[in-house]
Amino acid sequence: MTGPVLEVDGLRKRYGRRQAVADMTFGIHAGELFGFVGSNGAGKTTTMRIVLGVLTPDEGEVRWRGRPVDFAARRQFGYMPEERGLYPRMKVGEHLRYLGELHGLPSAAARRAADRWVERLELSRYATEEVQNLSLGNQQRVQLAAALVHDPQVLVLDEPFSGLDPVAVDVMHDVLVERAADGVPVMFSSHQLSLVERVCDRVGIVSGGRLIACGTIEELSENAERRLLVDAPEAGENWAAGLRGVSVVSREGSRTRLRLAKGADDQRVLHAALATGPVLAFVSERPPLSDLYRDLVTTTGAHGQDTGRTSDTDTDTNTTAGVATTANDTDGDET
Ligand SMILES: Nc1ncnc2c1ncn2[C@@H]1O[C@H](COP(=O)(O)OP(=O)(O)OP(=O)(O)O)[C@@H](O)[C@H]1O
Repeated sequence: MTGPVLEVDGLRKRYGRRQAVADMTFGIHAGELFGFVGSNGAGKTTTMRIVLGVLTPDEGEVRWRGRPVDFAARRQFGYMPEERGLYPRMKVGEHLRYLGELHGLPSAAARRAADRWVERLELSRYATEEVQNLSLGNQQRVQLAAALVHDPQVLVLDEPFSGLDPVAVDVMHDVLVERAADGVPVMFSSHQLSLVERVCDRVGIVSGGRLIACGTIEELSENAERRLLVDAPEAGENWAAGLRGVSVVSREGSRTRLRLAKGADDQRVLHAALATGPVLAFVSERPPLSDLYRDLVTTTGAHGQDTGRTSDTDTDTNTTAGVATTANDTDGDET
């Protein structure tokens, strides 16, 4: 693979005494879907606003195809802001045409593009409605259309999936996959980790204003605790108790899910299972992103990583600790 087309290099941004972004560095390749995840206040939105030029960094730069991003390059970017930014009283179709023209499309091309995205995002019946009369989820579809109407070369989307119904999630997913297939680098933030895991080529995990891990799910799993699924129908409740470095994650009927600490011997587990009778399955499983995330964020916190913020933000430590709590509350799927 050639190098990244969009590079975020050493960004730092401070709001007063608070270091919102502290040395943020990563790159996104052409045609790549890049998931940007992290707890509330980790620095995702601030980073994305800097990429879009809405905010100026205190240090660092953003490069597009090897050059610092300037106004002309940014006109080629598509952005879906977290706070959403539509004019509530404008009609959907008109709004999209207006945005297309604002990005430099001639009037007829803006009209064609607006019509195309209205249809593609299943908004036809709302085309002549004022934006404010649409449900929030449909306004979000319009917001995505607004990010796409000028056929951008880069897409940066702040929580595009939040609040969408399952059908709208599928539409959003398909559109992002399509754009990536056309070579567009797509970066989006989300707290829905199972979705990120399903959709993204690579994931960047942000904590305390820094990228603490970045890679494919396989790469992020490399240093994680291993998981085993063992199906041993004659094994008793405590068959795995006492195996060094092994803990039981769950047990459903004859199937036991185990977590193996680094260095734990899976062959010992197999022997222990066989000692109980037949073993119908013995499968190594990759941990879900929610577990990888929780391990990485809590480990980083446990090692006393500088959160990149100043001393008035004691609550930030709680934010990190709160990640696991929040994740547990939501089936471990959300940050
Ligand atoms: N305009 C602002 N003024 C002061 N502090 C701010 C401002 N915007 C963001 N911050 C602070 O900067 C830090 C990073 O915020 P940011 O919005 O980038 O986080 P985030 O990762 O996008 O969070 P979330 O997942 O909740 O959207 C937070 O501590 C936040 O309180």
